[in-house]
Amino acid sequence: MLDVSKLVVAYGQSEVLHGLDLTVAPNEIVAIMGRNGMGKTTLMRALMGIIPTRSGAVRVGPTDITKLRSYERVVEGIAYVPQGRMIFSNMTVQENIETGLIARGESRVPSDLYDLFPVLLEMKERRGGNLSGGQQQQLAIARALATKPKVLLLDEPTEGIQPSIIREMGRTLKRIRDEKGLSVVVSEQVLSFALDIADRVLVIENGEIVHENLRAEVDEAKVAKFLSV
Ligand SMILES: Nc1ncnc2c1ncn2[C@@H]1O[C@H](COP(=O)(O)OP(=O)(O)OP(=O)(O)O)[C@@H](O)[C@H]1O
Repeated sequence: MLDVSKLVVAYGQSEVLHGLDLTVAPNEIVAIMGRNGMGKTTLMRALMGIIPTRSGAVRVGPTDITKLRSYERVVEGIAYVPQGRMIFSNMTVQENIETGLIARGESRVPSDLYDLFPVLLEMKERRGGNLSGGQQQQLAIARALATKPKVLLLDEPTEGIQPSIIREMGRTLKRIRDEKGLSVVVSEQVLSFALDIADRVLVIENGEIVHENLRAEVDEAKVAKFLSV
């Protein structure tokens, strides 16, 4: 569903991704693990068209999105939950979700979104800024899902979130994968979370995938070593 081929991304003279290849199937969760500064956020931002691609190609299904602008990529079925969530603090929960509907030309929040995140239904009139970190993360995921994506990108979703909410988020992401058949790419530094949700675990180091394993075959000690400073 998501097919990234020889992706090169640079900030001015400084090349961060050096020809990265990545394929994610429908109904698959891939965790990209790596220490700070290894290129996870750069990959996500490049896939969303927020920063330009120097060379290489990105496809969603059969569609080449490499040259598309961010909003056009959303229409083609790629959605993004940025690091730090970036919800709109002064807008209500419902209004935040509605911003995701615009891409599809719809105006009503589908009820299955609130089924996935019942707490958001309870709080739909509350301002986003008044939600807890975990609730804001759920809101950011709901807003992304409102665009009806085929591919969902999440950048370090567990950052600053308490363990019980992290476990709940893991359950929800697996449910989203299974019920909606999504391809999910999640960048992570927390190995336990990655092992909980991922079908495949990749390690990125200095802008390159240096290690890859199916979940069942992951050598935890080896991955942990990549993550330790
Ligand atoms: N706007 C920018 N201009 C120049 N260099 C940048 C910019 N943003 C990131 N970088 C550099 O690109 C490299 C990759 O950063 P990136 O944010 O993608 O890493 P990351 O793996 O997401 O790390 P983190 O977990 O800290 O978010 C780093 O060396 C970083 O300093």
